[in-house]
Amino acid sequence: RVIIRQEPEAASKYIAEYVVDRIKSFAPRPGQPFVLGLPTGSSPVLVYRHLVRKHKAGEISFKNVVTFNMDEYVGLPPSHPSSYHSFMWEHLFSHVDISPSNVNLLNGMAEDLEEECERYEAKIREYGGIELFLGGIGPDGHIAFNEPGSSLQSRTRVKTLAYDTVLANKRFFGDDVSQVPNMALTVGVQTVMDAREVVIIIIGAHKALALQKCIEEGTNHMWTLSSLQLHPHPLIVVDEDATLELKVKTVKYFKSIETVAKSCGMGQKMPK
Ligand SMILES: N[C@@H]1[C@@H](O)[C@H](O)[C@@H](COP(=O)(O)O)O[C@@H]1O
Repeated sequence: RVIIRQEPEAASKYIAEYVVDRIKSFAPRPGQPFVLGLPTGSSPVLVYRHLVRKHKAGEISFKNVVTFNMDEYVGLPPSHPSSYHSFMWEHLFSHVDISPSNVNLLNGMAEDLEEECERYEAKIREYGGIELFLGGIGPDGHIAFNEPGSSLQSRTRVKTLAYDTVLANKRFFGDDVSQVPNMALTVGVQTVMDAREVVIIIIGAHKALALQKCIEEGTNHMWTLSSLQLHPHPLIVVDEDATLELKVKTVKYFKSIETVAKSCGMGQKMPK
């Protein structure tokens, strides 16, 4: 499914409502938490803002939610302002009632990085897998840090960043390319694909080619998000700008799914 909204704000609100709805209907409790995969980047910032707002309005509790973040830079201490640890606490965790012991992030400072990746995968398995993986994409179609050419069966591992990604992320490092780490720890494509549901946010014209490659063309390791074509429950939520490279026919089709579902009174439970 692809949900199209005119503005990033409405797309983000849709996702926040969707996530809240999923957590509530799961009815998590101690011993049976809702396991949520989370991304960083500018795209999910508004989603987090909505989630925080909903938490403050008493609509959602994160007490029985366990989170696993997608990735982290190698060599940045958690306290570094550009680390994904800092990002997550700044935008979400500090503002909701999540228990710090339920927050999982890869440690890019681990002495043995491979062991750290294995530990992460094992911990996800211990929780019985991820219920819903929320993600964004890079302009080159990467999911987490699974750069073009990544195995579609990859698992959590050390990854060298593509030059495009280093350039795209220099804005978080004072626009200084030399400050961007060139390696990261990332969940694999298969780690994301193992989640029972995957929800992706794509915002902006600079992501339009990636969206087109990922949904209108074949499954291809050069556009790793295209692996979602093989997932049973994928949902991609985009703004109009991100649809610029899609065929009119594709856009109309996905819009019609939502219209038909509404007219049948199915709300979010739309036909696949
Ligand atoms: N590893 C992250 C990805 O998980 C994220 O999807 C991407 C897009 O970020 P933005 O939303 O800022 O474009 O940035 C990084 O590369």
